[in-house]
Amino acid sequence: MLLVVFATAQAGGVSDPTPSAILDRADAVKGTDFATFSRLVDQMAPHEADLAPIERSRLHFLQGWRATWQGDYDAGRRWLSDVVDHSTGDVLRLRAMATLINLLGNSHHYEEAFTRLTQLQELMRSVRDRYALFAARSEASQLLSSVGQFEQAEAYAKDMMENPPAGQTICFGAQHLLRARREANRLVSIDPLFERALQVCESTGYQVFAENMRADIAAFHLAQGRPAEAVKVLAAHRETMRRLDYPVLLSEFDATLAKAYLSLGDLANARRFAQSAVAGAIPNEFTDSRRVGYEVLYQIERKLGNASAALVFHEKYMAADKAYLDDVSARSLAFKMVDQQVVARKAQVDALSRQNEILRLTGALDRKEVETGRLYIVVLIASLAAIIWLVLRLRRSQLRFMKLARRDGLTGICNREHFVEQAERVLAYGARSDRAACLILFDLDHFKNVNDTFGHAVGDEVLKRAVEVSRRALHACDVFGRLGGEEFAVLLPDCSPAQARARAEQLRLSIAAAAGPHGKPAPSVTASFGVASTVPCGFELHRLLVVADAALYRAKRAGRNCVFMGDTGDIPDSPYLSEARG
Ligand SMILES: Nc1nc2c(ncn2[C@@H]2O[C@H](COP(=O)(O)OP(=O)(O)OP(=O)(O)O)[C@@H](O)[C@H]2O)c(=O)[nH]1
Repeated sequence: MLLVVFATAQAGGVSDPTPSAILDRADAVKGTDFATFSRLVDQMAPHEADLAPIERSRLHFLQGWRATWQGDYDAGRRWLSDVVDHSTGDVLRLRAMATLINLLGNSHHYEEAFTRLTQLQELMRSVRDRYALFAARSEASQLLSSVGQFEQAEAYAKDMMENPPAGQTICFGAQHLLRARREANRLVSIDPLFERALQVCESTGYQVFAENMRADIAAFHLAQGRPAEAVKVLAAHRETMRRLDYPVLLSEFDATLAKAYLSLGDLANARRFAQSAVAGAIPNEFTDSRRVGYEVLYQIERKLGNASAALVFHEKYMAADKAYLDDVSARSLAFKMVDQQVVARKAQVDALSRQNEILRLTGALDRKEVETGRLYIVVLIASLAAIIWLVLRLRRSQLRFMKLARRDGLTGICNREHFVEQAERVLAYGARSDRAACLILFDLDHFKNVNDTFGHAVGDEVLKRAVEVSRRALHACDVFGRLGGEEFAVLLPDCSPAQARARAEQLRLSIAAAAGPHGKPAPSVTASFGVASTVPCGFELHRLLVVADAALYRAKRAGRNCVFMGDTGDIPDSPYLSEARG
């Protein structure tokens, strides 16, 4: 997330040495002149004890802002939480909350980030300061976008564009709007609005934001099957981006460039940018750029037939992918958890007010001395029922969101992360009991044409239908998952290679013969299949995936709509391979 950097217009004069004027000045220059800002904060810090409470809070906010900017998250969190929890000024609290949310998101403290977001949204209702609201909307939009709450994220971005404070433009809001739309798959074309926002960002000196928008525009072209366009957007600005010294964004640029060059068949450039994306990703943090970088490096080695190097990169890709997905699901789990806590708190308040009402009635009846004993029983039963109802409701929603975190949102089958978990469990059992298992990978053919010809919504229906017919052809013990896009995997326990081939054929025929829902006409689609067996490959999932993927690649090259078995040549450390290479 980019920390929102913007300066207030109402800067104080340097000639006025009052603490309030120094704080004003520090606040005004913090986004444009970090050295002066830092010096002013250091100048004020020794006098903290002499400051009025509100000025002390302002100093803490600026110290927290500085620590956040410098990546000192522990210190930043302390300063900012102090302002949020103890300051008496609502505008300052809102600004501190916005910065704190940014820090919590960056440092992966997602549950606290969403708890603070709930507070922020509440406080936004009573604050009128446009500058503080602008910062709050910016953070809310980014955080909500990161957990797929795109409608709310868009609404905040639009508010930013419509109500910028003095000195601000559509630049920031447009940037958030673009990202939310792209990630929600709701971008149809690059609206002239975004082109205009790009120019505004550049002409007002916010180059980083302009480049951030370019990263999204390029990713959009790539997703739409226009890799050359993606290269055109990024290559011309890569040098500017490098000079801006913003490694996270540079790594994002490089990951997209690597993917685009791979699609264009330019393996040398694909490798160069993939290596740069991996090198530029934040150390010890699993970002999307690292994941994409390793995936591209793996694809390159696979295309070149370097099985051992492909295996090395595949392992790294799998580790980066898992860690990335862990982070994504930690984020959405935290969101759902906080959401659930809000619902639970509301339910508790409801239950309490119901109990109060009962007690009030009880009191009234007591005074009238009417059948008090019987009423007490009713009161007790009602309270108990309310509590049981509350517990059941919480339990049900807890189970529901745990299930949701494991399912693919579109098709309802295992998502990639859950598939890997389940498949590894089944393979471990197979290894212990010495029972062969097989992995089928399949990928819909020319699926991009379906999207391009009939639209994304029909594409989604086709995906759902393919899953539905495949499901009917599977056994209860098979593990079925969507690995991403239009690629699926099935792990067949207790299954020989010949049986797996027959099962893959059966899946192929079912998909090719599938009609639309209730027999409605729908675009016909086929799929290509790659099969790997534990008999030659062993029971490690990533090795089975590499072998099945190589077979699937051959199936695509052989004209699609067919099944290929992984052979010994696909096994990275197979003796056959070294013999074949000679
Ligand atoms: N409708 C829809 N499309 C998706 C989804 N996920 C990925 N896609 C699209 O799937 C397409 C995959 O295209 P390619 O990777 O070029 O593959 P292809 O067109 O199937 O071609 P081959 O695999 O070579 O046969 C892209 O256009 C993606 O935008 C999704 O959830 N829904």
